[in-house]
Amino acid sequence: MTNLLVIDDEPLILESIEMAFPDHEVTKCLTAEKGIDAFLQSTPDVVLCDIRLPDMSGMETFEKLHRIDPKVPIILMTGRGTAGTAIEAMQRGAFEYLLKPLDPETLIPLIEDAAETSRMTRVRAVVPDASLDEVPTDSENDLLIGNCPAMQEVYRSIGRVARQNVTALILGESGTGKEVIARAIYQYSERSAGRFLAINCAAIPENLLESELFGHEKGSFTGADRKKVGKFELCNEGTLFLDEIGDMTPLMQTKILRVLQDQTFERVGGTETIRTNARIIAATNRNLEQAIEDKEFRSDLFYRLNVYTINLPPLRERGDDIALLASYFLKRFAKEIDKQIDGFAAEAVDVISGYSWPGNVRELQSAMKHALLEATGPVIVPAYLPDSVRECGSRTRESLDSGADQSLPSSATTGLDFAALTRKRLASGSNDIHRELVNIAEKEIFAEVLKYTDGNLTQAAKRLGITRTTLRSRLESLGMSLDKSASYS
Ligand SMILES: Nc1ncnc2c1ncn2[C@@H]1O[C@H](COP(=O)(O)OP(=O)(O)OP(=O)(O)O)[C@@H](O)[C@H]1O
Repeated sequence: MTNLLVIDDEPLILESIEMAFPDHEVTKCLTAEKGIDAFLQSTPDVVLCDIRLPDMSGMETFEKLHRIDPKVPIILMTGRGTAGTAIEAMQRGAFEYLLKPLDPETLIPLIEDAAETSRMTRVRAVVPDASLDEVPTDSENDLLIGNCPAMQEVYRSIGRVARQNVTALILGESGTGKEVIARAIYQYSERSAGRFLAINCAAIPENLLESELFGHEKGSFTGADRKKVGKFELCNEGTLFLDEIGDMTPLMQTKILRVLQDQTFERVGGTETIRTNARIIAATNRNLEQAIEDKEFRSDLFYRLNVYTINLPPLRERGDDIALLASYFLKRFAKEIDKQIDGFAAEAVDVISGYSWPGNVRELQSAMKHALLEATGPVIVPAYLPDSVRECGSRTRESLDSGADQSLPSSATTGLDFAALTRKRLASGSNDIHRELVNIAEKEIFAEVLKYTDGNLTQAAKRLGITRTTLRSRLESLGMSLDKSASYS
């Protein structure tokens, strides 16, 4: 649950913000002094602070709070007359400013974004300590689990790249842990006390992405009713995580290339050249070399990004780590909901190890949550696992046991003959078989789930065990309709 600290001398504003966030814990303070006390007593995830307070100026309050813990995002609320002060506060580390009267359509996504930034900055991504026999189920941090050679190489890479001030590129399928690795690089770096901001380049339309990254001047386009400071400017001396970089439009690719080449840019509609030395960590699940061949990604940008690359293996290639991760998540979630669980039956371990985990670690996490909620006894048996895992996992296991060479589920489970499709693509000379076939499978999965949820993306994302943002961006890149009325049959 997000802890929100709101400081404003108008009781009505405090009440209305509390009402807008029924799922958050909201601490309301009428003065700066009370707000600072509350902040010291229990660090909130996000602060919303009025710029005019009776006992202290908003700027002074902001600076005091920022000095206590610079990692807590602080959003300033201001009238038009004091917007200049709020912009100055942003340049000194405030997260954003909002013009009063507050509009819930702006306020709610902004608080969600700030809470997510707060989590990414403050929850530590910890590389495992090889000397420990038992993995601690430490819920304060995100421990990186896995001992397979490819993951050991990932840990070595984090160690090598974190302290060098270079661009890092993280490659891996969806759900393999790219974001958590980006956080580890930041947290083990010399910039760890500074800012870490993230942006999903696939989830935002081009013009919005441009002003999110570079900022804009007031009046530079319809709707630009105030000046905006972009993430490159805010992240000067900090770290900027550009997620899904492979899905950026050609214009954005050109703009990012320029920042990487000479660390300068202009705000949208502005003439002033701004310098930034933000460290870039980029990630994508696309095959960038193929995208270059298809003329969808600039090769010069790829070479700039590819200074230090970390390849995250898909979960199905991590051998015993699958069972290790399953056991870790099971223990961790059982502790969170206070449920007594002893572990897995041997048959369940077989099913888990035999499944291909197309959604990778994220899918495994949600399967373990599912199993835990279904469990009526202390041992996890196959019946508690999600149907998709149980059916595909046990078939693959059976065929492996019978000696058949089968790393993908067969047509019996998917309705498509992937073996035949693979042979066809091999014969055609394709060098992008993995992406082509995964796309086919994904299309079928999404179509089925969306049919089931009547086109509702939020419910579909929930059932798929992925975020709504990821689902939207995957549907877009697969050319599938986002229209609720579309027929998925
Ligand atoms: N090795 C690991 N050990 C423990 N948890 C992990 C590991 N890798 C990933 N996770 C967890 O799995 C979930 C998905 O990881 P993450 O969001 O980093 O994936 P991603 O590759 O960025 O996904 P996407 O491409 O969809 O954005 C997160 O909750 C993350 O903490």
